[in-house]
Amino acid sequence: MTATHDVPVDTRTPPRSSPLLRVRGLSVSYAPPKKATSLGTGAALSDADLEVEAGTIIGIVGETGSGKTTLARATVGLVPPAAGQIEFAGTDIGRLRGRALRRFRRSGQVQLVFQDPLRSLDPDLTVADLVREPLDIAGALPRGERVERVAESLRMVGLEPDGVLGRRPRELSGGQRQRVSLARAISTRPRLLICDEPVSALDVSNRNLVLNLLDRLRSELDLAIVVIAHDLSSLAGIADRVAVFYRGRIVEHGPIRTTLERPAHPYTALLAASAPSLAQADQLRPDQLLPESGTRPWAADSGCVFAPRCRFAHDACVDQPELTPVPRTPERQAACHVAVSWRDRVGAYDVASESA
Ligand SMILES: Nc1ncnc2c1ncn2[C@@H]1O[C@H](COP(=O)(O)OP(=O)(O)OP(=O)(O)O)[C@@H](O)[C@H]1O
Repeated sequence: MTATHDVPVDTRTPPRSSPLLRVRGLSVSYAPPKKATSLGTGAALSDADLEVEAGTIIGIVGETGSGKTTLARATVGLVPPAAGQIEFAGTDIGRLRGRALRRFRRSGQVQLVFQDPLRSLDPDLTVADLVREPLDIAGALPRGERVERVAESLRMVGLEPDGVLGRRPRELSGGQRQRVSLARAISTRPRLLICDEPVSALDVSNRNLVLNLLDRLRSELDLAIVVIAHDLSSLAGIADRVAVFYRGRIVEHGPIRTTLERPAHPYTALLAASAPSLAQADQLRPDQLLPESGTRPWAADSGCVFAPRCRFAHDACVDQPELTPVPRTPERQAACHVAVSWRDRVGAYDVASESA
């Protein structure tokens, strides 16, 4: 059982070299251990490692149900870890309980932005109230200064305060609503912002506007930002690094440019091949990465989480691979027994199918 720690959060700035957020071996389970979920293990997230530094953006990508939101919820203390650590500014927040956990959540040092502001913003509150509320909860500033902080936060997200302060969420456009959500999130001047699908409900122009805004805010406020997305293309322009989730596990992690150009894990390659706008070193097609139609190369119901959908699964995949450095690129990691080397077999398959 996890120990109860009623300790204050360390608000001192960690040395620049150490990450602001360090997640180690994090597992989260919603179901009781004996009641297996679709993952087969009862875990929504298994053994996740992640680090985020101030002033950087990390993208989290993966299909629905892969554990992205669970990571976000655990990081703000909304769900307790079953195992592992979530260290924020040197404090293991996964072990905070009671008053200490409430104090951490109210401090506004870590803020969440959700996909759908119509659902996440109280419809009865005005923009002025919505953006001021986190400041009231945190008791972060003398009351007299909160009005000015609200106006400053709205300007930072490109909204003129006089035009929106008295409006309610339904009286704003979708793009304006998402910017109000961001203004609300940055009003406490957080150190870490977690954005869960922040642009998926927006049209293309608002999508770019919000992504550019996140890019600007990380420099202006020295924010660490985690952006959760379904698709790689919305991350490609702004994230420094990317972590690819598949069925509750991080299967690949590394700098975004090299990871997307030349994925080491077949699942990342499949995601990249399904996003034609991304530049890829070898322009693979999805059909070169999926099992040949009519075949089911992986019959076992255990082993590597991706094996049932992997064209390259073989005997070694009965064991779930660990996330380990990719050969010749140690800043990248992949959890795959045939990391990178599967590429040699893409050509072999193509030749085989051409000559058939
Ligand atoms: N409150 C909950 N109770 C029980 N199971 C849950 C709960 N929330 C999520 N899960 C399960 O945990 C797993 C991971 O869910 P999670 O929401 O983290 O995925 P996700 O990658 O964020 O998906 P999406 O992209 O659809 O938001 C899924 O199998 C999901 O059904």
